[in-house]
Amino acid sequence: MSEPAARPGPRSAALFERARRFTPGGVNSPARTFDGVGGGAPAFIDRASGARIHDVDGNAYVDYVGSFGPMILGHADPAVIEAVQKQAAKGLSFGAPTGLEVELAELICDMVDSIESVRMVNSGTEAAMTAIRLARGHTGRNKILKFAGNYHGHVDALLVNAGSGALTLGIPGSPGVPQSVVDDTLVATYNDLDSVAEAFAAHGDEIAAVMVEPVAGNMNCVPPVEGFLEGLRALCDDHGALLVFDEVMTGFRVHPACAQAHFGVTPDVTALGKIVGGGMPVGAVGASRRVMETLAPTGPVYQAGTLSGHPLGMAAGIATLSQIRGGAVHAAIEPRLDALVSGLEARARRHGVPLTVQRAGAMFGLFFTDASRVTRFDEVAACDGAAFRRFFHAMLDHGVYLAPSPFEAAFISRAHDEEAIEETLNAADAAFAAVARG
Ligand SMILES: Cc1ncc(COP(=O)(O)O)c(C=O)c1O
Ligand SMILES: NCC(=O)CCC(=O)O
Repeated sequence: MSEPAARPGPRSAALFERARRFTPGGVNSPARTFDGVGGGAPAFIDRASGARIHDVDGNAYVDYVGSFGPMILGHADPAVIEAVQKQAAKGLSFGAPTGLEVELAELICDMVDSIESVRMVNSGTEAAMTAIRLARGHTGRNKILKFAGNYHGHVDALLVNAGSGALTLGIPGSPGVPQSVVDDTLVATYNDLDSVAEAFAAHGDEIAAVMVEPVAGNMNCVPPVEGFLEGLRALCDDHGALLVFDEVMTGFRVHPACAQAHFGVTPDVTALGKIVGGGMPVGAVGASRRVMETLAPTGPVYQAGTLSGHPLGMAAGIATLSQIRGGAVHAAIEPRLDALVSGLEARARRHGVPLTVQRAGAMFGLFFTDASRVTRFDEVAACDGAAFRRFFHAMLDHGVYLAPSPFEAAFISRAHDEEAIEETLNAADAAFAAVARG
């Protein structure tokens, strides 16, 4: 067999040249750019199957991006593809209700304890946007408290100290968002209850909601410290604010019943995305029936969407969640992630590279640091960015695809079998050696 082309390769490079001419930065979402890892052409993808994605130059990669989270079953899962193909043959969109929307709503309400009623939208951003409008409309208050390094999509009011691409590219607040729109946004420190208590002490009766990623996944992977989510719940209860979990990333990934089940803390409102659409553009907002009926047409808070509840998205979501529901997907993933994490730690040690791995359910993150635990944003920011960049490129060269940023969580799927893990660890051995060489 011939050696693979240099990665990404000449076809990706040519597509990138064309893309840059017609699209800002050549990408349709900044999280895909390689600007945070030294620039250059990203791999342009041709197809994906199971644990692997294949680029246009014929390179295969074991994939830990998983479309930034949705692909927990692995790419091109046969049941999901079949459901979408069958539905596509019936017509794409109707602007009138379908049984598929009912079926997915019933599945979500059945799987997630805090959700009795759900509204489908088209992305995680829309879910977050709807969640805060709902919270404001329901409480009659305006202020939203969020956390530095958390990301809730590109919602104007939440695009302050945001994680993900904004963090990777050093954009703390976005031009185009008027100051007046963020005057009601309060920013606290993730995993620091005192910072939240201070905000409540100053603005207690003005805060409509606390918006939090229950596991912070847009500043690498930072699980909540003991008592943090419980403390948020108590502060919200004491002050009449709603607790909103942004489970766009963690929903159905950290646990089959979402992070709220894993940590045993019940939010008032949940934003969903990614896995709920099985790889199609779907988001959802869920809560108690009483809170949800604040939305039009039962209530006065307006929210709408031409393509909301899209039949293809609903079909993919149903085919995905119905496989997750019994717990078998997570049960299959756990020992694989155990093997991956212990294998990575052992190889980093062998090469003398300081590494800490953090995980929650089927997501994880690598921190190039001496610290044994990373819980705060400033500790994430203090990790060795140069080491990450070297590691990222060496992994890519050895056929493993990671997100091109030290601030993105990594995602494993049911399709990551022993062979994929072995391949990843072999690549990591070479990559840690490259990091150690400096
Ligand atoms: C926690 C979280 N919330 C919201 C979003 C926004 O979702 P989307 O990109 O689908 O708009 C994302 C990811 O993008 C996310 O990780
Ligand atoms: N953690 C990053 C994301 O979840 C979103 C990716 C994107 O904005 O393209």
